[in-house]
Amino acid sequence: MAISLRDTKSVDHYARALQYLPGGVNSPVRAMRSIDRTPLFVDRAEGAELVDVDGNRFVDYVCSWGPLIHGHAHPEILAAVQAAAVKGTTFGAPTVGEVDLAEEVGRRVPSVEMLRMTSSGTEAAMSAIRLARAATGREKLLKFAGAYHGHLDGLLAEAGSGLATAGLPASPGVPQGATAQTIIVPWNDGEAVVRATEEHEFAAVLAEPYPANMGLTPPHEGFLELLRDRATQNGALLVFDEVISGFRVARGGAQELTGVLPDITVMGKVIGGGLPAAAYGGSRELLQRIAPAGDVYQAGTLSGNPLAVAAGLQTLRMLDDGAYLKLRSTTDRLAAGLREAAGDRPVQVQSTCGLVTVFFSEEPVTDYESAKACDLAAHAAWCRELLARGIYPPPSQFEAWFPSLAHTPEHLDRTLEAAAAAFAEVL
Ligand SMILES: Cc1ncc(COP(=O)(O)O)c(C=O)c1O
Ligand SMILES: NCC(=O)CCC(=O)O
Repeated sequence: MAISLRDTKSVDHYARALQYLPGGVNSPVRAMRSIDRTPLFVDRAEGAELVDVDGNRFVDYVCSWGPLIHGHAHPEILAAVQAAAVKGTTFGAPTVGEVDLAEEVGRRVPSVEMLRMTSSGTEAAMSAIRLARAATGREKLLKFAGAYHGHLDGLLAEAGSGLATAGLPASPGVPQGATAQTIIVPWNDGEAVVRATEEHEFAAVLAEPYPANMGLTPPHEGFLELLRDRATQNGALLVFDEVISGFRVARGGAQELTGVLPDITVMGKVIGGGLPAAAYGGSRELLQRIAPAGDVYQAGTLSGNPLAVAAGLQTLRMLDDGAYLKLRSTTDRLAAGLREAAGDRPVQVQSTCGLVTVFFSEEPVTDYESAKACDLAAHAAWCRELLARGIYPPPSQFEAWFPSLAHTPEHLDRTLEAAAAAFAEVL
């Protein structure tokens, strides 16, 4: 029988929020509109568990949309942030931690020798594109339908994540000229990539190597290699947006997992350990183009913020080989259990280390078209049933779950029991 959530305090806070914040939130994906309910206001969280203002406790699979690979409020990350905070929260001058973090990232991510930090993934993607355009003297971008690279003008066409969730093909307010230079092709469609790269001279071929903003749709065998070859032949730079996949699908991100190396890597989320930090990086030769070493201007008052750097460094230091073995086995158990819970219903569970999407689809989901063809109403109902049973999923078909190192076998058992009951209610 269907059960419901006690949410009177969240409902009251939401009513007040609607007066002062557009849609009551500071980022659209938080609003839960696509699963036809109002958002839950969070009071606190610890490890894999989230507690809302009404006292409901959830096993959290959003984990702030990816940064919290060690779970919420990890004691060692909190200690690192506290130790940094007492020394001052920002200086607008270099600190040693920034160099340590850049060095640590360079040790992990195969194609990154040098990087520049920003405060958000959006800024990092925007700056990576500026660098690619400066380096090639070209303007056009190749982007994949359903990919999301932040909310910069030129990349909002056919974007995933919140735009896909709201069914928005693009955003008003974006000048036509900004997207006129963006050519969009379907993900996993090699022929379309070949055609586009024969027709246009690109500054950048831009891809989430393990796209997770139309739900998780891994690259087909050989597809990333094709992107690498076509970008090189075209004279374009290959840009991997590893904001989600970075430090998650493997120690050095998707590029380590697949061996396909981009020219520029965009990083975010895990690199800031739950505080605002992101970065873009690549070869020393290329990154030397950035001011003040070179002539490509890019800056930020809070870039390389010492608190974010402390959180990011501590996060990375705890991500050793054992951590990835554990994250992989947690993810595999979760995905296998969800598959079993779904039984012979029309559901596809797609996963890779640290990422899972449950698609309400008869067929595997491989691109934006197949993601959009999912039974969104059934998915929404399933999410509501999960919430009512103490499981907090990303409230959209066009997102991935973020299992973390804080999710224990007991959390997974609770999740799978709830998932089975929720499936039984909706399909
Ligand atoms: C792949 C990808 N790139 C870029 C971004 C933008 O990052 P931010 O939200 O930090 O601006 C996101 C998520 O937001 C993302 O998932
Ligand atoms: N996959 C979605 C995101 O990562 C973005 C979160 C946000 O826009 O708040």
